[in-house]
Amino acid sequence: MSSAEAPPAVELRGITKRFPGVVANKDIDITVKAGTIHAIVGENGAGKSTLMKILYGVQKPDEGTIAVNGEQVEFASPADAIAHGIGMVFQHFKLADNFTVTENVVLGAEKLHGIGTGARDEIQRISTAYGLHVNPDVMVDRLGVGARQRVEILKVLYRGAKIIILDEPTAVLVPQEVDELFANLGQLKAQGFTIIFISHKLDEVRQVADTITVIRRGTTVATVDPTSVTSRELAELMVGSALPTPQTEESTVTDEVVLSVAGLNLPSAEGGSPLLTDVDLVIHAGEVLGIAGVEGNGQAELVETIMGIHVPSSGSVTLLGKDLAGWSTRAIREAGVGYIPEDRHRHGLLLESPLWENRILGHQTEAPMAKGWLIDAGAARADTERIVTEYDVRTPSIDVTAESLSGGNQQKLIIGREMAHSPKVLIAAHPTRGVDVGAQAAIWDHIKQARREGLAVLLISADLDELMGLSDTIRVILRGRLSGTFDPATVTPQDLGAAMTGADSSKGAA
Ligand SMILES: Nc1ncnc2c1ncn2[C@@H]1O[C@H](COP(=O)(O)OP(=O)(O)OP(=O)(O)O)[C@@H](O)[C@H]1O
Repeated sequence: MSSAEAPPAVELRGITKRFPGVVANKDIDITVKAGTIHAIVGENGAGKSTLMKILYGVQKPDEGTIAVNGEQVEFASPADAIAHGIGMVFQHFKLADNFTVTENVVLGAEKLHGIGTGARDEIQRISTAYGLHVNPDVMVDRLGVGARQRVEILKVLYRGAKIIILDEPTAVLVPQEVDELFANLGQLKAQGFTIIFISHKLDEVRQVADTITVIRRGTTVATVDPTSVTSRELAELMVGSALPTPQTEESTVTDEVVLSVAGLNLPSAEGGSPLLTDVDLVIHAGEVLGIAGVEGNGQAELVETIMGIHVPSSGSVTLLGKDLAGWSTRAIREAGVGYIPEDRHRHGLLLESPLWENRILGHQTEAPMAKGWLIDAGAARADTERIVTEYDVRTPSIDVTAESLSGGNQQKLIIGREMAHSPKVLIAAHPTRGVDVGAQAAIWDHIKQARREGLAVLLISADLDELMGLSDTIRVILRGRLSGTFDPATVTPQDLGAAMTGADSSKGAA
């Protein structure tokens, strides 16, 4: 049977989903042809994740129909979706570190091939058939990010998925890993699988997708052929208007040292390899120091040590000449350090509290919220309204819980809050992860503006475009050690990628 005659793998018709105060999906129509790669793009809060959760049975639509391979379906849970051959790879991996690849894949699907050699053989077969090279016997904590993602893909294939949904699969990958993932997706497609993926990286989407659907404010506004649009046109379709042209920047780096870290060592609590080894860095007023690295190489520990969350075994952190040893995180913040944490769910937000209470979080003793010993709720509310407008946080009101915002809008709220206190140093871990291109440009503008006014920024990011576009200096972190400096004007993504993976450890920095 030729694919032209096959029914669509997925047909969504008139999908509408409402949350209190928000229509997340409004009369969405999408047809995904079998054996194709179909990308879904749209601004933060456009409704992409909601739509995918509906297709995967996590949420129920208020209206509309879903057909899979021509058959009308209703999913009460992901188990129903899986039974119809749909699998989903989430952005935050759900693997158990202290289990092997086989154990992770089999967990919850023991009925299929048991838990012994039968299961292992099947994993090996799938792994070989689709070029998803991972050793079934290795412990997951030994695997890098790209390999962990392959395990997640193996998991859905093992459960018989023919339609695979991936939520922002490249957000955490270095360029080489992105190429590998795309090769894997190409191989799956060639063997008849259907891939649906969400992404904010428009160049990548155009490279890999057969069809792109653009969602704006909950509705499908266009379905396009990637060869017929530029990334800029796609972005304009997403936002519904023309984008500004970025300006080139003059250097604003001064001689004034704002933050310096010297000889920092942080041992591992479990007695394994040290988490940080002999880390030295200096950031001047008006300088953005970018740190590139694959997740899990010590960047989180570096940031958390600077913020007083971990106590180093040796070395110092100095802010404007003051040694921060023994300072609490609150005192460090109050001394002028803004902090955009990596894990916004754990450290950045109180998910069950309304937005205006989240505005106070970490700043309860500072203006405009503090009124003597009391909290000035009115001032906090007014400032939250200002952030919502200035940072374009899409929300029905400041009284909804932080949990109900889309991921990108949560991030915008945190950045607005941290910038509100005119910090001297901003520690920004992945500030635009999961943020759409329009909001990303706005966040970059806010950071650049503050840098012109003398802000020193420590920027941790896995997004090389962001690092190269914003940083005055780039360093790479690998297994807890910092490389020398790279000049963002001359370094290539391939050089950085190689330094990040240790593929070319001999090639030093300038
Ligand atoms: N459980 C929920 N309760 C209330 N509102 C929600 C809930 N889930 C999503 N929303 C709202 O629905 C809208 C669409 O959110 P969704 O997460 O689907 O957007 P998205 O396109 O995936 O965004 P992003 O790119 O930021 O991840 C947003 O306004 C969001 O605040």
